[in-house]
Amino acid sequence: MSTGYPLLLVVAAALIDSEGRVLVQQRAPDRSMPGLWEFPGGKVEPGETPEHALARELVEELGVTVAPSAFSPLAFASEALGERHLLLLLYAAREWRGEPMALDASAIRWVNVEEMRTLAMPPADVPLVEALAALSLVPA
Ligand SMILES: Nc1nc2c([nH]c(=O)n2[C@H]2C[C@H](O)[C@@H](COP(=O)(O)OP(=O)(O)OP(=O)(O)O)O2)c(=O)[nH]1
Repeated sequence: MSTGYPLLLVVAAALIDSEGRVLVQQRAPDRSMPGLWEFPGGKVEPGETPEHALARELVEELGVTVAPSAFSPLAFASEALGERHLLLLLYAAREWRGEPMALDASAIRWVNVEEMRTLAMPPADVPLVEALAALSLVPA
């Protein structure tokens, strides 16, 4: 069945630190879904692989460098987003160069799963948080 809506391919990263916490960032007031907490990432541009797009987004948004080969697929979300259909691919990364900074977002935070469950996040992210919890990659 066709919805008639174009597919929006978005990649996002769960950066996991040595204590098992995950980095989340708060969407700026001038963006769609302002104030919500999300995984850093963004849209895949034409001609990019998902992994290269994600590496580019992490430089732009956090100032950190991750080798595209260092991303491990974790989970995905597929759902309506306004007049588009969002396909959101979530990857994990445990190694990066640089100290993450909020270059694009209002704020960044390192959180465990319990804290993540208390944050307001986009609807597509809610099952992704549970996928993270189920994989026991981060402490509950
Ligand atoms: N980066 C990121 N985007 C997410 C997440 N969950 C979710 O629904 N999205 C959506 C928000 C955006 O519509 C889209 C990502 O696009 P983008 O990062 O280029 O953001 P944007 O603000 O420029 O997008 P938009 O205003 O056009 O919606 O995916 C998430 O965890 N991380």
